[in-house]
Amino acid sequence: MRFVRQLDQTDCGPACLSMVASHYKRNYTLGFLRDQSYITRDGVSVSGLREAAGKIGFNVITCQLDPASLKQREGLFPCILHWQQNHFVVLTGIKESRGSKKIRYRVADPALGPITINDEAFRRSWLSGSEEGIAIFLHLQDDLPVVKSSDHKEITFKSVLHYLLPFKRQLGVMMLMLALGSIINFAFPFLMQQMIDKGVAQKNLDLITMLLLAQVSLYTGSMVIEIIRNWLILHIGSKISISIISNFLKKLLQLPLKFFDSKMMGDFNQRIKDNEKIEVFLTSQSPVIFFSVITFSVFFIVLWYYNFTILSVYLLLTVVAVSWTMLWMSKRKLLSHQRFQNRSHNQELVSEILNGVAEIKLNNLEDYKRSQWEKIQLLLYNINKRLLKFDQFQLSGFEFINQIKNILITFLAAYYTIKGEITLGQLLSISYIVGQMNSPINQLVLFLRSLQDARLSLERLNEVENQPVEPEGIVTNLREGGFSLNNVTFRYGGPTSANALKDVSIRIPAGKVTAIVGASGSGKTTLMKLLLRFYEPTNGQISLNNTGIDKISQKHLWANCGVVMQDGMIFSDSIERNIATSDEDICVKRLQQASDIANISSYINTLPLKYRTKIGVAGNGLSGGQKQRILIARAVYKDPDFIFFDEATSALDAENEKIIHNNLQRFFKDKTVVIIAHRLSTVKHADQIIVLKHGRVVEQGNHQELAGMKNEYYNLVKNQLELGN
Ligand SMILES: Nc1ncnc2c1ncn2[C@@H]1O[C@H](COP(=O)(O)OP(=O)(O)OP(=O)(O)O)[C@@H](O)[C@H]1O
Repeated sequence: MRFVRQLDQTDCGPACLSMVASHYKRNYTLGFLRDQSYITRDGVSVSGLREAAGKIGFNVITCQLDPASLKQREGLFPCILHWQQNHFVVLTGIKESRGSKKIRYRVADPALGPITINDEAFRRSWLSGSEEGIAIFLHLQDDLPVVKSSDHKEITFKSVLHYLLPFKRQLGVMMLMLALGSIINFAFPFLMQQMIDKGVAQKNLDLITMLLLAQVSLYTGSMVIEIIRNWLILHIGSKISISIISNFLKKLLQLPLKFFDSKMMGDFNQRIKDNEKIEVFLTSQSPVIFFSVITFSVFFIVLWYYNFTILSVYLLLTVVAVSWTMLWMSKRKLLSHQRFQNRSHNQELVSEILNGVAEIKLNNLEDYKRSQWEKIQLLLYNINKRLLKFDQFQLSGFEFINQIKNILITFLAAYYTIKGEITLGQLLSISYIVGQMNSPINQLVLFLRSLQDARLSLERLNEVENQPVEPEGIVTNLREGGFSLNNVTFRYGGPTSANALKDVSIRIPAGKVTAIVGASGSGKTTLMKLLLRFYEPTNGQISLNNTGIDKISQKHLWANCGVVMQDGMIFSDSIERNIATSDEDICVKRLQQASDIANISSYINTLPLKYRTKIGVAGNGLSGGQKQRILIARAVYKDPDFIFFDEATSALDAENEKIIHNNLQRFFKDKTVVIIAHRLSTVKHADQIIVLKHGRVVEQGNHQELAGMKNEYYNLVKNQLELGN
């Protein structure tokens, strides 16, 4: 079975499935399995995992078992276990020692790696306090055709190397600097040998002075080279880092909104930070290793020329030292991965605490949230401790072997000098050469570590890079025709999850106002999001002006829509920039008109900087109603063909609402408008009202017709829409 690491906090289910599939010689990418298992921000549910496994050809049996019964089913391993009630792992085997009868479980934890744990730890995690735990057994159905994993393009280092292309000139200079540095290095041993053998032996003080002066100028030269090189690294590194992150953000913003439903923001933040490792690898480690190899090879030949035995001892011990370092690489990899996961979790929690300060204080959650944060810090501390331990073992062991090597070589060189096989000058140059040859080996170890870090970062980047972007779609006339929905059903999760909308067949006429009403959770927002192409319907079709909405360019559609969502976002920018988001050059007349319609201009004019006033992230410094009015002004400024308002005036007082409502009536003329509202005043004048109940359309008509029916709408109006008596 191939071990598959989870890339994000929510990935454990698909990673387990991928591991079990690999046991049956079927390879599926995490991304593919993620799509099949209806992942959400909470990860994958047991039923989502079952569905995904079923789709790729496995018979799935989910059981609740006690540890003894689990052991009896050993023939069906590897199986997936529900772990600590919020995670999945793969159980690959159970071992019972003959003497002590102690049981040990072999578990592949996608977050930690393959581990072996004792009975107590296993029960604690699997049973989580109850008698039985959940186990998912998978059995491959031979007769089913192999389901192909979708195309998965690997980002290789080659494809990342193109980031270096724009810096050809600077890189050339850097290489030249490194080459000069290497040449200077080669000169030292020969200078030293000449100084001892010719200068000291022949008591030639002039020669010694000359050689030492030559050394001083060479040292100065190498110092200058180092300074220039560091500046170049900083320059190229920062530019590359900007391009990598900018490309990452560009790709991220092209992805469908659905992708973000299953992602934690911390994972993205951490990815952006992680990009640094690729930059370090490209700018610092790669060019250096290139010259290290050259330096090493040249000194290798020189040492061979001096003494072959010394070279052989040197090589043997170097191989031992490098092998020692490699031994720790895989352990380091797992820990770096765990650190990534915990750091993203940490980021997520910190931003939750900072964004939800008021809510946390009001609900006395301070201690709970702080202790949650402390727990993550403890985990991070433990991981860092283990990483440091491994690093110390890795590097100290390497250093130790190196020192032994130096001592042994000094001894051998002294021995050959005493025997008269080499001169004193040669002895000194050999010591110098060995010292110099250590540096490329150190560079190699650093290079390998940097390569490993960069590889992990690439793997995570690759995950985003491999996501299919929204297809281009066609650009067509959207104004006429209106929307028509044909038997539309929609579920947020897999087939076993509840329908948010069921068999909805309606028309939303162009140039008219359609209001959607219904109790909370009846599917109003979902319906609006489907019209806006946030999601694809699970079944049925939605068309706009007789063209399937999935064929229309999303960019084109959104450019024609003015949308105010319940959780509309105010950016940390000036008021004018928050209203005129769609224009680079703001049209002052339209800005004022939009603010007038949204009845916010008088407030803006009381501010010292008026439209230039800066407002905080999420609209700090504005009241709920003011935020809503700015959002309305934003939609109006855009002057689109389609308007979608989801509770756009819910935070406004009756008077303000009335004014805005009247202003909007003129603005709505000839536009296709969809409004979700709980207030009768907003809904009453709509050309068409659609009543939703449990995701189904139960009534449809205008206010008079529906009120006259004295059914759902009537009751809703009486109880919810403030009709009163
Ligand atoms: N992102 C989501 N993932 C899973 N389920 C969701 C998601 N968003 C909404 N739902 C579910 O879909 C159903 C319909 O939700 P929707 O937000 O459309 O209701 P609504 O009528 O707009 O409610 P409200 O008036 O309270 O805003 C609800 O049962 C809700 O729990």
